Amino acid sequence: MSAADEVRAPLPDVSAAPLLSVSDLRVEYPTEDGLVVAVDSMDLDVAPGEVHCVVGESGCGKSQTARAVLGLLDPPGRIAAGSIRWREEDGSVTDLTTLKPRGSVMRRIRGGQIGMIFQEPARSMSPMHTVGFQISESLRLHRGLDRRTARNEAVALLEAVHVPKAALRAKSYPFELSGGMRQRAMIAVALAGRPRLLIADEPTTALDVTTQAQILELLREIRDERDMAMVFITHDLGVVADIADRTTVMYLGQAVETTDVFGLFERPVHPYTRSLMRSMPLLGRRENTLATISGTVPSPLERPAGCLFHTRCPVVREGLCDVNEPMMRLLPEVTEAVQAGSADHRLRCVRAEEILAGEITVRTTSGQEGAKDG
Ligand SMILES: Nc1ncnc2c1ncn2[C@@H]1O[C@H](COP(=O)(O)OP(=O)(O)OP(=O)(O)O)[C@@H](O)[C@H]1O
Repeated sequence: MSAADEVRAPLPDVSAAPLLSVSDLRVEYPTEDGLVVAVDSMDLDVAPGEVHCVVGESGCGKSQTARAVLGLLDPPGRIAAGSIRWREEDGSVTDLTTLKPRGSVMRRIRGGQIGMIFQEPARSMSPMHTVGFQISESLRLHRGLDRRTARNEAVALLEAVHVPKAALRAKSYPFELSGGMRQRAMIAVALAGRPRLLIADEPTTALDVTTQAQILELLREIRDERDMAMVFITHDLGVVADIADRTTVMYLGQAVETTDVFGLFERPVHPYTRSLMRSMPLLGRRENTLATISGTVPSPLERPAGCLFHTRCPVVREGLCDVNEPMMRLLPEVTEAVQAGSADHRLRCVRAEEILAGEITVRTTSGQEGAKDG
C-alpha cells in the first residue's frame, strides 16, 4: 500500500467556491543588496474543509505566503501584487490585501476566522501570561465571552486537545510545559476563535518523532470534528502523506504543481516535484538510496529567466525552458487524470506533455529513472 492510500477518503470537493484564494501574489523585500522577491505569481486555492499542504525546499516562500495571508509580513516586506480573497461566513468575499495589517477587520479575521500555529510557540504565545489566560483572552476577543465563562471554556479547550490535568495546566506559563504540551496549548489558543481555516507553519518540525505523530493525529481529529480547513506548511513528505488532501509544491517563490494527494504520490509530473519526491525519505519506499537535486536554489535576488527551475532541471531544453516563462495550467491528459480523481491537477512546465507521454523521463542524480531523451 502506498503512503497516499492511507489518507482518508473521500477528498473535499474542490469545485466548491474556495474558502481562501491566493492569486498572482508577489511579496518583496527591498534590501541593501537589492530587491528580494520572496513570493511571485503565487496561486493557492483552499477548499472548505480540506487539508492543503504546501511543500518545498527551505527558502522557497512557504512561510512568506502564509504570513502575507495573515497580514504578518515583517517590515520592509510588502505585498507588491496579487489578491488574497477570503470567503466570509455569509458568503461575501474580502480581499485581505486591501486591509490594514493591524486594523480591526484584519484582527477580527486573524486569530478568529483564521487561526495559526507555528513551529515555535513563542511566535504566537506570550511567555508573560499563563496558557489559560491566553486562551481566555482569545475567547473574549473573538467570541465575546465574559471572564468566568472564558476561563471555563479555556479549560475545556485544553481538555479537547488532550492536555492532562487541564485545569492545573491552564495556570502554567508556556515555558513550564514540555514541547508537545506547549504545541497542544498553542493549538487550543488557535481554536479559541472557532476558525474556519487553520494555518499551520511547520508545527511538528521541532518535535521528536513520537510527539510529532501525536500532534498530527490531534490535528486530523480536530479537522474531522470541526468544520475547518487547514493550510499545512511542511518540508516533510511523510507528513504530507499523513495529513494532506491536496498539495501545492513551491519553488523559488511560486507554485509549480498542485494536485490532490493521489496525484502527488502516484502521478507527480513536474520535474521539480519528481526530484523532490526522490530526495525525501518516505516510509515504505523500496529503494534505500535517496536522490539529490543537482545544483542549488538560485538567490531570490537573481531569479533566472524562463522557468525558474531550469538551472537545475534534469530535462531542461535550452532555447525553450530558459526563455519561456511557463504558466500554471491544467494537466494536459485530462481524461485519464479525471478518472484517477485528479481533476484539478495543475502545473507549470512546458515539457509536461512529453513527460506524460513518456517521451522523456525525469532522471535524478541517483539515477533510478532513465532518460529516453535528454
Ligand atoms: N525579512 C526579510 N528580508 C529579506 N528577505 C526575506 C525576509 N524574510 C524572508 N525573506 C526571504 O524570503 C524568501 C522566502 O522565505 P520563507 O521563509 O517564506 O521560506 P520557507 O519556504 O518558509 O523556508 P523554511 O522552510 O526554511 O521556513 C527567502 O529567500 C528569504 O530569504
